[in-house]
Amino acid sequence: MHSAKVSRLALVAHNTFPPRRHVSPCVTAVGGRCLGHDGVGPTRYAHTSSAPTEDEAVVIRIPQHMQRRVGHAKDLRSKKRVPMVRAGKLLIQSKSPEHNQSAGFVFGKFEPTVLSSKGWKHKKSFGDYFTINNTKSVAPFVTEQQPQEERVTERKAVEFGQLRIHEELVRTLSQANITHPTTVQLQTIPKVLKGMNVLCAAETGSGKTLSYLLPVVHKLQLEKSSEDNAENSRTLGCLVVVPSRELTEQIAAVSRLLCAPFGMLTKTVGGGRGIGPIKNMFRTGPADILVATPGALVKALRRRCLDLSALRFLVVDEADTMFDSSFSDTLETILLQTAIARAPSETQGLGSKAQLLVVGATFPGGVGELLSRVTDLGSVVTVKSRNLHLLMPHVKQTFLKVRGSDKLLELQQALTELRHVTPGGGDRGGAVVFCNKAATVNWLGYSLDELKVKHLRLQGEMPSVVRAGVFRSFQRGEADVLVCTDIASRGLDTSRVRLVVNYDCPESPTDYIHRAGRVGRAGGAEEGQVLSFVTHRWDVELVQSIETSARRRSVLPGMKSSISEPKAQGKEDDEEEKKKKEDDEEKEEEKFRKKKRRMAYRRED
Ligand SMILES: Nc1ncnc2c1ncn2[C@@H]1O[C@H](COP(=O)(O)OP(=O)(O)OP(=O)(O)O)[C@@H](O)[C@H]1O
Repeated sequence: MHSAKVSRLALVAHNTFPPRRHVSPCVTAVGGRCLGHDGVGPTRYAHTSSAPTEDEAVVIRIPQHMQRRVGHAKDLRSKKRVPMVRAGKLLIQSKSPEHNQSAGFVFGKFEPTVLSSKGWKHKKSFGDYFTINNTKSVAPFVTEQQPQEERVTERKAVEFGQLRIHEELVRTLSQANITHPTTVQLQTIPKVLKGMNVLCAAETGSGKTLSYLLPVVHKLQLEKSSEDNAENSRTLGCLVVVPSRELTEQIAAVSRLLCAPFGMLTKTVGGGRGIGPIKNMFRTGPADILVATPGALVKALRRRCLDLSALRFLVVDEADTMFDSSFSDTLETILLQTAIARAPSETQGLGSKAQLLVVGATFPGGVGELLSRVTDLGSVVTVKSRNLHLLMPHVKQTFLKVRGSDKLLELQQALTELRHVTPGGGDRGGAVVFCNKAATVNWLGYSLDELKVKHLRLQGEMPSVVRAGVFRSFQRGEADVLVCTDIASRGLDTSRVRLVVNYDCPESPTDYIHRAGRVGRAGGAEEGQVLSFVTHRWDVELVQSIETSARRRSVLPGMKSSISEPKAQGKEDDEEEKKKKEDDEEKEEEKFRKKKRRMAYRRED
């Protein structure tokens, strides 16, 4: 069979190209495709029985294994990729259907990831889009109301009453319709009650505030009611440090609710209004719980308005912002004025020290280094949620490649659609529109005014008098749209929000996680969604990493949720220092390169 085939081939070749006296031995045609040159490949096996005469056909024999190899390569090329769509729900829905991916499809470890956003750096990709569909209807950190098919365990959900916290606290929570702890609360509350230093890393909106406030209030009221302390005047028991004034008000509101049954006092102190109001606040005496921004707190400490020596709890919330370079020096000043316990036993009895609780959805590098100066890192237990740094499976996330000039129109359409989803009465739900700069917030605000879209604006460059109360007005529903910068992306509870729009693409996966986390929160509006506009070529890398994480169900790149060990002493210290310096230099270089690339793109645009 094989010889016949080869002979036929040779005959065809013979008929098509009549034999010449000097047939070049180095080129052999099979099916019109060149196979080899210079004696390598098929020509090495070429066999001519004798020097061809004019009447003889040139017979070239090709070994079977070589034919099989050629056939296999052809097959591979022509074979279509394994279909990514199977029966059931789609995880990725793309403008090009061949990029769709089913929720049940899994990529092999070494298989390249197919991306809808692959060609998004090209001008022709404007108008392209893809959606990461929600595969769960309820947030995974909510322990009750999980549909039967999405349940991880068949065990009955634990109630707050089973966590050994004061029954008044359980009652207060149930009045607010909060009966079952979320997964992070289940893990964190017992550890704080035991007196441990805790680093709590859990998804946005998973109820981290209650996970530290509940055990703190429980323990403070126990101490207050004990006979030893009955005669004592009020002392500051817990200090919560957060990055923004809006957040101080929000956390203080929850704290006041929990403290009310025990007659405990919560106060806030924020910056932006000079030293006068800060002094006035402390003149009226200490609080049991103080929620403060770091800048205002350091001012108060310098003027000896408060004393941290008797502190029982120090909470650092929104750790990624608090430990980054903009706040880390101020935070260090605060930490160094506090005596932090190095073991649970040090939190009890006379001369007891403060428990340290560090809370966040993401952690920057350097947390361990700073903490190692005030406590033994070995004493810090880490609570990490299962879905940390994964894209939220209960929130639909759409990416749209759109020209800068079309973004306003797209935004208007998205806001109109949101209004139509819940026609008639009830809370329509809100939308948060994120911009990267304060100037864009202002410009977009004026444009929305022209389009008669009622909205509120929040950005860091606003005068504090104007800024005060903006977020509360939005929470109360005075407007359905909040146009803001990233200052609203950290910690603010936006339970009524149904839509997050990234008008400007976020600059890092961390920013994306925090912005997207304004929807799909515990006890919040159902069916939240995120819409991101992708305009610039430098945005595409982030989009591709998000798409890869979604398709592979892997964590987003560059996210940290643990603290590194304290630095070694002596020589090792020097070596580590050197390595760190090198790493830092490398990072700086990379940053510089990125900036250059971005500038280049800008010029090209
Ligand atoms: N166990 C619970 N059951 C129902 N709702 C809850 C529960 N715990 C907290 N919540 C609600 O969930 C919302 C989000 O809580 P919280 O602001 O503490 O989240 P977070 O994890 O701190 O979010 P972020 O990372 O954005 O700071 C709040 O409205 C809160 O009232």
